[in-house]
Amino acid sequence: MTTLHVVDHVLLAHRLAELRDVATPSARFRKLLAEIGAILTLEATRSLPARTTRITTPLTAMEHRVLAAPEPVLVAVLRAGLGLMEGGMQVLPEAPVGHVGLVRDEHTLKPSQYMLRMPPEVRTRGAILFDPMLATGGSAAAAVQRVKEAGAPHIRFVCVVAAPEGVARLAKAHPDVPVYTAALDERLDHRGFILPGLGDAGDRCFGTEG
Ligand SMILES: O=P(O)(O)OC[C@H]1O[C@H](OP(=O)(O)OP(=O)(O)O)[C@H](O)[C@@H]1O
Ligand SMILES: O=c1cc[nH]c(=O)[nH]1
Ligand SMILES: [Mg+2]
Repeated sequence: MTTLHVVDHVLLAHRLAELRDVATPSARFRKLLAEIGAILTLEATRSLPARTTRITTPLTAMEHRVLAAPEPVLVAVLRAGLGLMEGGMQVLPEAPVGHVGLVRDEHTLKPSQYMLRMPPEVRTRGAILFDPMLATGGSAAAAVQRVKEAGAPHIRFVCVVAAPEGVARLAKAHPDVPVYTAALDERLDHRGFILPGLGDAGDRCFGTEG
C-alpha cells in the first residue's frame, strides 16, 4: 500500500500560499517551486540508508553518520517537474538526472509521452520523480512505469498539490511508490484541474497559455 506523506511545515505552507496565488508571476512561481522542491526532497530522503564512518575534525577523531549509498537519480516530469526538481538538485547536487516528457490531452485527460532520457545509474540507485501536480494520476502512473522499465529498484514520487483521485490511482497502479506532497486538495473539477489547486503548473512556470 502506498504511503502518502503530506509534509507539514509552516515554511512550506507559507510558500505554497504564494505559489497558489493567481497574482504570482512566472519568475516568482519558479523560485517558489524550487524552494518547495528542496524542502520536499529533504523529507523524501529522510529515510535514505546511512552508515557510520570515522572522520577527523581539527580537534579530534569521531564516528559520524553519512549516506550509505550514492544519491538516487532525480527525474523531472516535463515541463512543470523541471521547476520542482531544481530544488532537488540543490539538495542532492551529485545526483544524475533523467527526464520524462509527458503532456496530458485536455479533452481525454490521457498523457502522451514525447521524450525519455534516463541515466544508467537509475538501475542501482533508484529514483525520485518530480511533478508538482498529481491530478487524475495518469501522468504520474505513466512516469513511474517508464522509470520502472528503465530498471529502478525503488522510486519516490514528489509533488506539490495532490488530488484524492490521483493519489488513489497511483496507489492502485504502483502501491510500492511513496508519495510526498505539500498539500492534499479537495477534488478535481470537470476539466480535470485540482481544486483549489494552483492552475496549470507548466503554463504558470513558463508563461505559456493552455
Ligand atoms: O495527473 P494528471 O491528470 O495526469 O495531470 C497532471 C499532469 O498535468 C500537468 O502537466 P501537463 O500535461 O499540463 O504538461 P506541462 O507540464 O507541459 O504543462 C502536470 O505537471 C502533470 O504532469
Ligand atoms: O490542476 C492541474 C491539473 C493538471 N495539471 C496541472 O498543471 N494542474
Ligand atoms: Mg500543463
